[in-house]
Amino acid sequence: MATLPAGTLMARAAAGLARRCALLLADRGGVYGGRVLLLVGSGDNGGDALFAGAHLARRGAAVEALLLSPGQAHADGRAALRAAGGRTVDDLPARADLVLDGIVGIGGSGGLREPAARLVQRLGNLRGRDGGRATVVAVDVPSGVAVDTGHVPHDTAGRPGALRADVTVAFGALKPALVVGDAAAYAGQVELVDIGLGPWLRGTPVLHVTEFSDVVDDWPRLGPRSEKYTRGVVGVATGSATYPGAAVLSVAGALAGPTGLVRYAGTAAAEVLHRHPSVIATGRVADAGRVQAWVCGSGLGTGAEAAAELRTVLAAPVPVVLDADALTMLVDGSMADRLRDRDAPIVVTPHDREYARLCGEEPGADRVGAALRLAAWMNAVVLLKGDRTVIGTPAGRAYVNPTGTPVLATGGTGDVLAGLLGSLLAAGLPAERAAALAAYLHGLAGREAARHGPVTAPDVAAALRPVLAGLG
Ligand SMILES: NC(=O)C1=CN([C@@H]2O[C@H](COP(=O)(O)OP(=O)(O)OC[C@H]3O[C@@H](n4cnc5c(N)ncnc54)[C@H](O)[C@@H]3O)[C@@H](O)[C@H]2O)[C@@H](O)CC1
Repeated sequence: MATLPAGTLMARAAAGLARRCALLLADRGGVYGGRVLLLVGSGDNGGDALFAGAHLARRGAAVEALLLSPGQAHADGRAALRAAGGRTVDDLPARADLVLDGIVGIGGSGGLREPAARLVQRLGNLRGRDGGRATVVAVDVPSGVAVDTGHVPHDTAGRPGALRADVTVAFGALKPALVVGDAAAYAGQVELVDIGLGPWLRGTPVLHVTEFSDVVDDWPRLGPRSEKYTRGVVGVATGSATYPGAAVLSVAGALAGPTGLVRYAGTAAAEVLHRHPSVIATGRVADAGRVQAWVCGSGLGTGAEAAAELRTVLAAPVPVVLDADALTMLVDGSMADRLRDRDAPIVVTPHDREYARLCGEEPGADRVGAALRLAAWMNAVVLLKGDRTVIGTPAGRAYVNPTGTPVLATGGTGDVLAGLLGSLLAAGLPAERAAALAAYLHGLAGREAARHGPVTAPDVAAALRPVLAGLG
């Protein structure tokens, strides 16, 4: 950064922000004559808003700045706005098409304070030229959210201490709050402006957001020499006479994956074969034959027979996915020796209640931290399910999945995910990549299924095929 003149990054950020704001104004009657309100705090985030406001004022917008700490607002930014014809105001104006939130950015802590908190609650009343609600654009991050965790603080009356934006224009890199935790919903549509940080972004980011190109790059492809055993064989030890559906669904997920063969071991073999005749089924894990990865848990039960099956799975020198009942059976520590002695990777896929049972506490507001803590403790890859599923590794890497959708919050979709994940492991993907890909594709399948109406778990399994066809 030492080679850049002072203010260069802010100038780039403000120019990118102004470009995006101009497009939003164009949708609402044009930049010229548009009314823009800047909410300006005491730091550089407010400076970005002031310089962007100056750009818009030069293009004919009526720009007003409400300075929350007038003595501390960015001096050069104020001067630029004044020179461009903008002015300051003491309270919310009667009208605004666009509001820029420059109250606090990455330097903020502890939620919005007064007077900003009260002001933000009144933004919903602001109307634009077209009579519609003013569009709220957050500068870099929505003010008030915990930038590193995505936590949204609330005041003592239970009101959120953060601003809710329609669009967030982020500079240089996505911050965790834009993709994970409750804050992700406060960010609205997130857009990234490249301000040329590339050469200075050293080291590994704390959080990877899985992208479509990652999935395209990592998905195992068929070649002329592919045959069913070289593509990998996945074993599925799920379901029971009581819960045959769990077996059918996890096998459906596994069949959609890249492996050449699915073996099923359990007491729902008849139902599995009836629904999926290509599967090789047997009653017990010990009789299943060779596999390159196991999926174990959902619908298995937690009795002595289920525990014996889980022990057999854990004794196999291959990667395993542990889900649902398998996680419950880990809680009392009786499998600790089997877990400790394993060299091959383990992926656990808890939802919040399973996480709490395993850890003794809820994941809490910092879901990335929660996934990483459990991963380190169990020496396993942790796929913590949620609206934004988070994956943590024992080595301290974290991934967040951006494709989640509430339609997946229905019984059995986790079984489909576990099956797909097992297939990716059996095909040879490293555990964290397999988890990231499975979560991403599972989310896309949920969205695809929702296009055709209310979603059930079999719909998600079926929708994996068109989604995978889209990988090319
Ligand atoms: N760091 C960089 O390389 C760049 C930073 N830029 C901008 O600079 C921002 C960071 O600027 P700053 O470090 O000055 O920090 P901020 O502007 O985010 O906030 C710091 C100020 O806000 C006050 N504050 C903290 N928490 C508050 C709260 N809860 N309520 C009210 N006031 C609070 C602090 O006392 C301090 O005066 C980024 O978010 C981005 O918008 C951009 O200009 C581009 C380049």
